[in-house]
Amino acid sequence: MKLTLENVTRTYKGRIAVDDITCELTPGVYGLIGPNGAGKTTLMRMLADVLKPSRGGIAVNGEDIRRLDDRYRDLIGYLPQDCGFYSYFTACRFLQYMASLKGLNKREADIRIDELLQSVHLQEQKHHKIGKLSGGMKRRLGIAQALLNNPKILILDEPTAGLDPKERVRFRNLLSDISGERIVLLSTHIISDIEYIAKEVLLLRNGRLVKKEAPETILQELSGKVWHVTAPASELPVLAGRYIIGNLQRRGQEIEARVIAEQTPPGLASLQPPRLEDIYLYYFGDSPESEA
Ligand SMILES: Nc1ncnc2c1ncn2[C@@H]1O[C@H](COP(=O)(O)OP(=O)(O)OP(=O)(O)O)[C@@H](O)[C@H]1O
Repeated sequence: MKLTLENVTRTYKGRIAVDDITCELTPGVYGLIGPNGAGKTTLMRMLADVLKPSRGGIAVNGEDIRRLDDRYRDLIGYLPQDCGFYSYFTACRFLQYMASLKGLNKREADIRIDELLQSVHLQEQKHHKIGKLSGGMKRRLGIAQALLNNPKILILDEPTAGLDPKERVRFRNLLSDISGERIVLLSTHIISDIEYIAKEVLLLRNGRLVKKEAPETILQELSGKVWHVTAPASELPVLAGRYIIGNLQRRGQEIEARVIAEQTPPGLASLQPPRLEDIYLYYFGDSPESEA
């Protein structure tokens, strides 16, 4: 299966939100990263066919998704950023309702719902009202909903927002298990969500796709540029003025910092193996959220 984006562009009242994206996605996990307002949600909504591109098109195996229509919807699972649940439904009733919208018959839906509630660790909440679930539980219910029709293309907009570290690990494992022959595109602000599972990382800035590479390839770019620096605290303004500074800790009169620099920075500097978090810093000049 191949999902092709050709010159995909979306404007809102003349302002560009997604800018001329052309790329190809094949089975595997893709991590979509970018600062707030970069266009991630807009891009995902177009891929989920709930928003029309202003220009350009999206095709599956060469056929435009607009022409595929319902056949495309059968192929996709989508977790929106904001799920808009019916709070008076129970978790089970909600999934039954979504399953009927997706055309599953009652028998196959009931089996699938039990499997999925187990996968997202919500069996105990099966008959709880959604309004009474925690934010993380609702997110997990949203993930289950996206998987109901066993989709070949899975689009997940910040699936791990609000999940605690244990659930985040479970989610990563679930994704590794199910990714197989599917195209999975997930957006996140938490780099560790995709560090070990992404086949490729897509970096989005101001609506433009600035990078689409395997994590190892992106990391190579930073090889020899990431440093651990210990320096007098008084040097900090100079360091911050000249280099990109990541994690920073004060230790009495000294600072310890992760620094991205082409040449050896001043102070006591030792080279470090680059991590994906450094990439975020390098491209967006800011630290990503760290795992809660
Ligand atoms: N419905 C809308 N009407 C007008 N402008 C919009 C609309 N939706 C998004 N935008 C604008 O489009 C741009 C991209 O927004 P989008 O929500 O796609 O970014 P994002 O990368 O998902 O951000 P975040 O990380 O904050 O979720 C932003 O400038 C945003 O203000």
